[in-house]
Amino acid sequence: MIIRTYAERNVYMNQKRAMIIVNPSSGKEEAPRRVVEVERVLAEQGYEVLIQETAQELDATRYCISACTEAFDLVVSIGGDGTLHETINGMMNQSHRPRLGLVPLGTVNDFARALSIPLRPEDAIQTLASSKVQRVDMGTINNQLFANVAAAGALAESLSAVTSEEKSRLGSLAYLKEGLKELVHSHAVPMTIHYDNQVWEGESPLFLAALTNSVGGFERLAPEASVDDGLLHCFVIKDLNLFKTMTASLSLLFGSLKNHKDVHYFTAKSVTVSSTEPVRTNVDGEEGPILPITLSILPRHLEVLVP
Ligand SMILES: Nc1ncnc2c1ncn2[C@@H]1O[C@H](COP(=O)(O)OP(=O)(O)OP(=O)(O)O)[C@@H](O)[C@H]1O
Repeated sequence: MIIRTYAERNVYMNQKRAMIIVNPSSGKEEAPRRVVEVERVLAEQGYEVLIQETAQELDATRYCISACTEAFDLVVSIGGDGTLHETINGMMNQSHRPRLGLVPLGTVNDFARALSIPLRPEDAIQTLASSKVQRVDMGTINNQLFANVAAAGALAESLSAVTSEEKSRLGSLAYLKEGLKELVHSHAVPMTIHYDNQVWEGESPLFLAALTNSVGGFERLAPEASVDDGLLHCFVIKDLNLFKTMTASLSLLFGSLKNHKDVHYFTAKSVTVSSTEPVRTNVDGEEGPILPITLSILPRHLEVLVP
């Protein structure tokens, strides 16, 4: 037998292969220490391990693309939601998608929260030895994937402005603080939202589509969203005054935002959002494309190792 590719070699040698994609700047620089532990756990599971350290934006995507084309069995993302977002984007349009493992070292870690992956890195690492796999939905926004949330409007812009330093210091509170601060000079923008044969038109400071129950660290924002229900859970804030009275903040904490009279809530499999103004978006906590956006759902698209 002539072996030409890694994939053929793995089949021939019956060797499982795992790629660790690690952002050394995540988690107050504790990543390098965690890599050693992850490598040991994976080796114990019989994996041949390749470690790839990111140095700049989109490195994680490039590494994950090569993990797909070289038919790796597992990709482990060590870092925050930003590294995870870049990693899953390497799986876009790939016929072979490795299983995903996760060691959350960020401040918010929405995806880990939604999947009940422990937030303590030492516990999350043990999950990599689990035989339990959860299939999860991915969202698409224009030509990229997202794992958690896509948002548009003035409030979404303010979330993009939260610095890493602020996030590390304040965690989820940094988001809430920025969001509330923004209210003072926040403005609603015209939006036209098409979803499943319906249209919503009006002015809104925030449109938000969630795939999971955890958004910005608030696990009660969309309590009914499960990771494999095949739906985008969408919220349109219709009136800013509701935030000024703090009732929305309370709703955020107690999970009743969708029932608020000034919130339009719907679920859909496909949504387009456009505006006559150049409105920015935020995707999984990172700055996203300017409107218009088209969102859709890839049901049960990725397999993730869970406890
Ligand atoms: N070696 C590196 N040094 C500095 N920045 C890096 C490095 N490698 C990748 N990055 C950048 O780090 C960012 C992702 O950081 P991280 O994974 O901690 O996500 P995060 O969104 O900041 O996490 P969280 O919000 O949960 O704290 C990306 O913008 C990426 O380009």
